[in-house]
Amino acid sequence: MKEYWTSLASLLGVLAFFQSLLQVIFPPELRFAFLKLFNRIFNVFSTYCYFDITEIDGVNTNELYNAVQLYLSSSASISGSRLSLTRALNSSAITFGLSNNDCIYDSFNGVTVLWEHVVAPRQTQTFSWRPMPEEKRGFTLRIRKKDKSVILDLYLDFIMEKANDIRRKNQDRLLYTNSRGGSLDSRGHPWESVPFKHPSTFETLAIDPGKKMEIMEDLINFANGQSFYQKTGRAWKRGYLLYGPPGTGKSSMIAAMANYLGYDIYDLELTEVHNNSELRKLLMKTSSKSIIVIEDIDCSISLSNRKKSNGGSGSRNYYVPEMRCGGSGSGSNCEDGNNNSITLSGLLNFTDGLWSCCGSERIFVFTTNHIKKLDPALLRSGRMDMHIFMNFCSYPALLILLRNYLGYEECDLEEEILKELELVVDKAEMTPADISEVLIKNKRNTEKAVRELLEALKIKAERNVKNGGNRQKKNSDEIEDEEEEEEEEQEKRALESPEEEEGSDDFDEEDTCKKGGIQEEEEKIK
Ligand SMILES: Nc1ncnc2c1ncn2[C@@H]1O[C@H](COP(=O)(O)OP(=O)(O)OP(=O)(O)O)[C@@H](O)[C@H]1O
Ligand SMILES: [Mg+2]
Repeated sequence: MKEYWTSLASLLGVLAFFQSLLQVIFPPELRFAFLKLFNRIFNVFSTYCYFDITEIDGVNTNELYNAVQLYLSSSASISGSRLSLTRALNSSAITFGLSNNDCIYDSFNGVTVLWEHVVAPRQTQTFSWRPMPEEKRGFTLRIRKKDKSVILDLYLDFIMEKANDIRRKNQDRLLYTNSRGGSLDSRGHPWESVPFKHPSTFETLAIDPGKKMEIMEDLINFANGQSFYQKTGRAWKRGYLLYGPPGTGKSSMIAAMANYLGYDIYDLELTEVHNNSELRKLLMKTSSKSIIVIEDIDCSISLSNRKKSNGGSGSRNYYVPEMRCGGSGSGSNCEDGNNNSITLSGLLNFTDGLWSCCGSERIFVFTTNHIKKLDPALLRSGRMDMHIFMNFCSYPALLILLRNYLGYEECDLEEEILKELELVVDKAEMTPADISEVLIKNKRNTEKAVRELLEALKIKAERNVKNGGNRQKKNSDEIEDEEEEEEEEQEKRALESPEEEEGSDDFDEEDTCKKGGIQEEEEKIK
């Protein structure tokens, strides 16, 4: 044993001697050059090449680093033995990550690569305006040299895309609002956001199943239509107009759309926007995969060439009639001449102008209780591609509400009651909101709930028959007013753009789902 220690000590002595000799022969500059040379020779003969992706790129966060971390989290969760766990802000999901200085193999298009998560303490604290993390983190990607040209670009694109998907899935969606007016937050953002938790889905939405399927298909075609939109040279966006009486589920439909596609919602409050350029800035700050909503568009802005532009329905009227330029959408090129108002042309630009394409995969949804008050230019295909009439509660919709609120399937109810409900529900012209109220009131006593609902429907139906149909108008004055307005509007439109009058969007209740040109073109192309 003693001999062993003696020989080890002499070996160490020899090593120390050679090291000091090297230091004498090679001064530090020479040593660095020698190491570089050695590295080069090693690289020439190595079959691999290495790519470093550092967390901080200069002073900015490297997006690719975050993307790789997320991407690897999907494979690490299955195969890693030591993992780090994180939960991001606004996220309800936990993501797995590679531990410090751990490696993981991944394969793409049949090529195997190695990822190493390199973490080292940061040595010299360089001057920076913002505090830097204490550790220097990065990923090193090792690829065979022969595979580099084949997969590198594709692989990195794939990682970015996959990371975006994971981020969207993990992150709770957000509901944005511009209620702060035009003021910006500390990051220069005009939108405020809260987590979006609305429980409405297409399953809970009480509308006719056929219409529901049609809308869902349209949404999915849109979300999967990137190549179609690229091929046809169209901006990847789609507009939906939801119209119908209050309480028929327009807002619930928007929430269901967002939940179905996993999109964020931007709830645009037009009364808080002061002019067209502010509107454009808001648009520029929206992200892709989002729904931009303007609720009750007829109330928040005066959008047709009506006399009452300064009239007092209680809402702000921004639109100055003399400044309107054509109703067919050519308005997008017009000057409003007034910097302190939103004009129709500003709104048309917002939905359909060049600026509307500054992001992709965006849906515009407008809601209104009075479709006839809207300018046809706003409703044309390409702006509002699909017009969805949200009607009073029909029999199939009623069955959905009974299932939602009372847990009743169709077969759970007596045939006689079903027949009575079916007979009376259309005549009653009650909204799903009204019916929900009756059901909520008695949700603990389901039989009583059905009885009371039937009673309420019968009373309403009888009243409607007596009144000759409930058109949701409160008194005859209101009806006359609206008719007058309508006539004036039509006259003006006819004078301004005679061709447009022919295809005027005068939707009645049969006009449940009007598809725009996009879908027809999609079908042709398919
Ligand atoms: N079609 C529907 N399916 C399920 N629930 C509905 C439906 N319509 C209305 N409701 C219920 O009624 C309430 C009001 O609905 P919602 O706010 O969606 O109506 P709306 O059409 O947007 O009304 P408004 O025109 O006044 O904005 C919702 O909380 C929802 O629970
Ligand atoms: Mg609403």
